[in-house]
Formats: sequence, C-alpha cells, structure tokens
Amino acid sequence: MSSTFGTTLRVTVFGQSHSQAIGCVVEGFPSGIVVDRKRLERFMARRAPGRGSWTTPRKEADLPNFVSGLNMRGATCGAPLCAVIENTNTRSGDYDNLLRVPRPGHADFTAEQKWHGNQDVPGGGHFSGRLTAPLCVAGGIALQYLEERGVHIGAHLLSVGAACDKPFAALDNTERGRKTLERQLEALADGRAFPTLSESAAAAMLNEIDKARQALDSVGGVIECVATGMPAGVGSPMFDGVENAIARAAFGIPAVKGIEFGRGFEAARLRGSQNNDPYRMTSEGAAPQTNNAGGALGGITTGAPVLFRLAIKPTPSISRPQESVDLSANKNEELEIRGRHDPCIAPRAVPVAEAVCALALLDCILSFPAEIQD
Ligand SMILES: Cc1cc2nc3c(=O)[nH]c(=O)nc-3n(C[C@H](O)[C@H](O)[C@H](O)COP(=O)(O)O)c2cc1C
Ligand SMILES: C=C(O[C@@H]1CC(C(=O)O)=C[C@@H](OP(=O)(O)O)[C@H]1O)C(=O)O
Repeated sequence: MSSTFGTTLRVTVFGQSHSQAIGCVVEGFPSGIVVDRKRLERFMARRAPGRGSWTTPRKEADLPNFVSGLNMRGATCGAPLCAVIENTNTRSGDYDNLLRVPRPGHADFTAEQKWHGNQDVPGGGHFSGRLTAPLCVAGGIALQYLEERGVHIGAHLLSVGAACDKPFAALDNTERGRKTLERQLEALADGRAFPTLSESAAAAMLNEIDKARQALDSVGGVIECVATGMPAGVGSPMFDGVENAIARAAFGIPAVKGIEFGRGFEAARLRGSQNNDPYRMTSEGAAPQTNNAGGALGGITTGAPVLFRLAIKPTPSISRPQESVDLSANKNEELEIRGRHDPCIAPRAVPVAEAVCALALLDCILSFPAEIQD
C-alpha cells in the first residue's frame, strides 16, 4: 500500500482511524512558505468531526504537530514536511462484530479479500474518512501558497439529496461572470458553518440529513469546486493533464464515486455549437467567453476557472439492519452497526475537495508549467 500521489509535490498519508496518530509527509513544497497556523486551524475545523447532529459525534481536536519540514520562522525549509495528528477519541469495541461481518458499502470486505485478517478494521482503519484530516494539512498549506500567487480555490455543497444550492457562475467567462464568481468565493470565505451559497439551501440540506438520520439511514451529495487565477498553459497530455491530476487525487477521498469537469456529463447531450467555448480578444488577450470545458482543453489550462464536481455517496455505516455474511462461519447474517457515523459525508468533504484541488494544481504548476517564450 503506498497512499502517495504527485509528481514534484509528493504527498503521503499514513495512519489508521484508531491508531495512535495519523499524518502526512509532503516532499517538494517550495521553500519559504510561512505557514499561517491560525488560518490552517480554521481550515481544518471546517472538516473536523463532532460538530452537531449532521456530523459523527466523535470529537477530535485535529491539531497538526509539525515534526519536520519547517524552520525557526515556521516556514517550509525544503526538507520533507511531516505533520502528525493524535487520535484521542477511539471506541474500537464498536467494531468487534465487523471483523467477521463486513459492512455493505465500506471497505471491510475488500480489505479482507486483500489482507486476509491482517487489516485494521476499527474506525475504518486506513480507509477511514479520518485520513482526510492530514490531506487537509498538506492541502491547507498549498492553498495558502497558491492564494499568495493569485490562485483562489473554493467549494460548496451543490446538493444533498433533493435539496440544491445555486451553482458557481463559473461557466460564464465574461467579466460579468468572473465578478459574480469572485463575490461567491468571497461569501464562502466568511467562515459559515455550513458550506452553501444560499442560506435557504443550507436549511433544506440540513433537513434532508435529519430526515435520513431519523430513518436510521444516510444521504449523499454533490460538491462543486472551482479554482480561479490559474495561468493558461499548465498541464501535460496525455496522462498529466490538470483533469488527470485532480481526478487522481479526488478519488483518494473516501466515498467519492464520480467527477465531472465544466458542463460534465451534460455536455454529452449538447451540440458542438452549444458546447464549444468561443474566443474573443479581451484586455488580457484571447480568452474563451464561456467555460463549458471547465478550464482545461487537452489537459492544459485555458486560463478560465478550473471547475469540477464530485459525487459523494451516502455514508455506508447506517443504523438500520442490513444483509451481510459471517465470513468465519460462512453463513448469511443480519448486521447491526454500532458506533458513531456521519449521516452525510458531503458537507465535511467540502474542504477536502479544496485541499486535493490545491495539491493537484500546485503539483501541475511545479511539474508541467507553460514553456517560457524566447
Ligand atoms: C470526511 C469523511 C467522513 C466519513 N465518515 C464516515 C462515517 O462516519 N462512516 C462511514 O461508514 N463512512 C464514512 N466515510 C466514508 C468511508 O470512509 C468510505 O465509504 C469507505 O472507506 C469506503 O471507501 P469508498 O466509499 O471510497 O469505496 C467518510 C468519508 C469522508 C471523506
Ligand atoms: C473521526 C472521523 O470520522 C470517522 C470516519 C469513519 C469512516 O469509516 O470513514 C468512521 C467513524 O469513526 P469512529 O467509529 O471511530 O467514530 C467516524 O467518526 C473523522 O473524519 O475525523
């Protein structure tokens, strides 16, 4: 198992949900990034567990301890960066029956097929959503670095169950569209507890989550993420394009089942005349006026916002009885899951989408920039 991604910026995530600690090792950060700890903590808090009835009740401080990679000024020093987060609130007994009886929808069954009893099941082991905390440490630093260079990344919940938020204005690449998108990103940066653009959407989504929880069930959602300010010419065909890099990192987030860029799957129902993004000359040079492509053509950035959506499945661990099997007795068994679980994963995965977007784009900038013109 490697749990590593990236070309120049290489991120490794380690630990299990109930091991002593979890963490990350990042190689390839440019030196001299002064890490704003307060800002990083605010970012981590948006993902943290234990924040009310729409999250798992497991409470964790989720404070990273940097054991290497920073100098006396708290800036990246060029050496590999290692951050460790303690696991302090584990209740492994909740998982006793799951060693024999795999949860439908979680990775218990596939881990057993691969490691034949040696896997660490409690808390979801290395498959746990908890491993996205160190991903947010690495991504939170990448976000700070990119922001200083004019690349702004933000995400929100586009839907939970049947409840929908308004979309980002990122398909319109005119000055008007860009201004609206800028305002939307500013609004999301105000520290709101629930990540939607509209307040009424937040209320409707919380209601969907509550209905699912009360029915001893869970619900899925869609996250929309955008990066503005990406220069044109970044990324490399065929396998190191920005879409490749983002998709690879995004599928590392547990519970992600789909990704689409720009118009995405809807483009398959359009005519070329509707889906092509026409170019016009602007004060900053040639630019597409619409952004159905989602900021990339041929894997290379167009200069328009990089836009993608993630499908997040409903939480596999639900409270109602389910059909499973006892793998040691080779018989069918009805499974009842104990323990503490998110009734909906999507809200907590919003900052994680921003984190992987920042890491993937920074890696593309460092590894596959536009060539310098003579
Ligand atoms: C932030 C976050 C929180 C999660 N919380 C839970 C949870 O409480 N219970 C659960 O069963 N799965 C939870 N998951 C999802 C599982 O970890 C995931 O479905 C499982 O590892 C199988 O991986 P897959 O769905 O990607 O195939 C969470 C995922 C994330 C990203
Ligand atoms: C602790 C977190 O979420 C955990 C993710 C998770 C899973 O299976 O993914 C299962 C639960 O673990 P436990 O049974 O130990 O409470 C969640 O609480 C976190 O994300 O930080």
